[in-house]
This record gives sequence, C-alpha cells and structure tokens, in this order.
Amino acid sequence: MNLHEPLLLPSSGAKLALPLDETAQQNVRWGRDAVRNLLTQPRSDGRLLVVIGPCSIHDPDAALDYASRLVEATKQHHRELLIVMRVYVEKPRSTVGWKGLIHDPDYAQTLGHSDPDLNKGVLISRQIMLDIAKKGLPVATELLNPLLVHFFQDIVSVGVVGARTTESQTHREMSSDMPMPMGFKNGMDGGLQVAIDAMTASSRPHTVVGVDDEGRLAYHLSHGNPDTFVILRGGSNGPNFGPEQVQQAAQELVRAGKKPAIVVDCSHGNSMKDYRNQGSVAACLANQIAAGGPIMGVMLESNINEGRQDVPNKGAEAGLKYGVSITDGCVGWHETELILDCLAAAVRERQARSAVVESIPDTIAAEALEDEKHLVGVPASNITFACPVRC
Ligand SMILES: O=C[C@H](O)[C@H](O)COP(=O)(O)O
Ligand SMILES: C=C(OP(=O)(O)O)C(=O)O
Repeated sequence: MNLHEPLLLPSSGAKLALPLDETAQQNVRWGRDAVRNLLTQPRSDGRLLVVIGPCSIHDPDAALDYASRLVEATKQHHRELLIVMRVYVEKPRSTVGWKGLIHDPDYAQTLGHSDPDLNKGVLISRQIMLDIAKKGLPVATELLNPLLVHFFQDIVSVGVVGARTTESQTHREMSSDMPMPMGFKNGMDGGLQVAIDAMTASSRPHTVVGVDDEGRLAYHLSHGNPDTFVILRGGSNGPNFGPEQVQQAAQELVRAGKKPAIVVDCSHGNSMKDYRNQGSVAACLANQIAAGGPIMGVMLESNINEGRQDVPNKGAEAGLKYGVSITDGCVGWHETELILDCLAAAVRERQARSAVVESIPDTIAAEALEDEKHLVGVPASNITFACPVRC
C-alpha cells in the first residue's frame, strides 16, 4: 500500500457489507426518540440521560464486553437512567497522537511501523457500532470528520461535536443535517456561547457538502436540526459543573431562546484530566439532580478497568492490558456501578419531588417551579446527597 497516492474508501460498500438489520434499526430509532423526548418533555419522562463508556474504542472484544455490562446496568436502572454508550472511534487531538480506531485500527501510524488502514478502520468501527445497537444500547459518538460521518450516521442515536470543533461552521452544517439529537461541548476556554451559537446555527437549513452513496462529492440543503443540547466539560479556566455554573448556563440558554438542555461531562476540563476526580464530580451532580437542578444528562469516561496505558512500542499483540483506555484515563467498572447507583438514587429523589409538583394545581405548580426554593427549601449547594462514591 502506498499512502502517498490517494486510496478509495468503501463508500456504499461499507453499508452494503454491514447493513443495519431490522432489530438494529428499531433500536436506533428508539434511542433517538427517547433522547428527543427528554429534550422536549423532560418532566414527563423524568429520567437522566447518561452518556457513558470508554474515552475511545480500540478493542472490539472489550467494547462488546463493556456493552454487555451496560445492558445489565440499563435493566437495573431503566426507570431512572437513559443509558447511551460512548462508542468513540475518532479522537480529536490537541497536537498529535492516535486518532482513533477508524483512522488507525492497528496503531500503525502511531508506532511508525506501517501505513494506517482506514478501510479496515471504517469496517471495524461500523461492525462494533452495529453489534452494540443490536444489543439494544443506543450509541453516542463524536462526529469529527464530516466526510467519515457517512459511514455510521445511520447507527448513531446521539451525536456530539467536541470542544475543539464546536465553533466550526462545517460541523454546524453537518449537525443541521444529522438525523439524531446532537450535543455541543463548550469551547476549550470554557466559553458556553460557542455551543449556544452552534445550537442556533445547526437549527437552520444549510447547504451541506459531503459524499453521496456512490462516494461522489455532492451537496444538498439540510432541514436544520431542532434537537440539540449543550455539554459543559470545563475548560482552561477551570471546571463548570458547580450548581451556580449550571444554573448560569441554564439562564444563558433561556436568554438565547433555547430550552435549558444541559448535559454535564464529569471528565475532561471538569475532572482536570484526572479520571479519579470523575466520581466526585458525579456526586456533586447527583446533589444538584436530587435538589431539582436543571441537569438533563451526565457524561462519563468509563471502561472495564481503570486508568490508561500507552500502546506498547511493539504493537498491540505485545501486551496491551485488557479493557484499559489508550487515550484519556477512565473509571473502572466497579466505580462505574457505584456512580450509576448514585445517579439513579438522585433521580428517584427528583422524581419524588416532581410528583409533589404534579399533585398540586397547575397555577401553583407553575409558580413553584419558577423558583426551586419553593420546592426544596434550601439552595441546591447546601444539600448533601448520600452518595456511595467520594463526595
Ligand atoms: O478525550 C480525549 C482527549 O481529551 C482528546 O482526544 C484530546 O487529547 P490530547 O490532548 O491528549 O490530544
Ligand atoms: C474529546 C472529547 O471531549 P472534548 O471535546 O470535551 O475534549 C471526548 O469526549 O472524547
């Protein structure tokens, strides 16, 4: 293979070789509708969106093992949590590094041993997403390269635009054309306005340039995507998961004429890039949720085993540890279960609280909802929610 000459990608071939069967199609539709329902009627659903999984996928067996565990967690917490698995196959890098399974499934470029095999990456990534969707787990992924999106957009239930690309017009055009709800991370400096601007831009129709099913360069007019939300991930100015910051974000969204649809990332800038802080961030969010705070969802970087590892120089066969991230550090499965228990308990509190609101006449409930102190009595930051993880 000579990668200095252009090579063709499988284009429609990937979808023909790995089609979305009826079961997977139904599951994808179910996931999208469930998230849309949370966006449009958060009170009637009452659950918390939990976007959880490895920082990046590199080993298909471990990804499916993780997905099976998450299916069990979904059965356990289905009344409180809408669990969506992070199946991230592309990674945005600050400078350079492994760019994900789709770009380099054999770590060839990372290790400098041979040329990366993008064709193989596309097929493996699509297969993993399909297998996970067939299990009934909705798939979330970062949509990083707008030309590669074509290979898996039919399987994804939640799309994410990352902190490094939220401000990009191309990514906003792409989002306006996506058939699933899309989350926009705040900027790398912590600024929320770029994410709010991204919601506005992608809600409108745009000319979108991409590839058609035959792989030809093409364009069409998108419809605009009304199903969008922001993701608070912290930034260079520090974390932004605290109750005052979340309330402020909700106010900024409402001022911009949007629903206060907020997902909070426990990792990245909010964990100050140390996975061991994710449990405490989640506990703080559980406190806010129990107190009725405006949090629609939570994101977590979690894997089978905790921490991270570098790809050994000799390649994967030469001793990658099973179920351990090769990008950002993740919490392990045991801590993941504790965090999910904690979040589910917080949601039960919130559901009980909103049952109180529903039990009083609408006129009073509307006033009461405007000021959560009517319901809670004390500010969210003063409530200590009993959480099994470090609080
Ligand atoms: O989520 C993963 C990383 O935070 C992201 O890819 C950036 O990583 P880097 O700063 O190590 O390149
Ligand atoms: C890269 C990611 O996040 P961010 O864009 O917030 O850095 C991620 O979630 O994997």
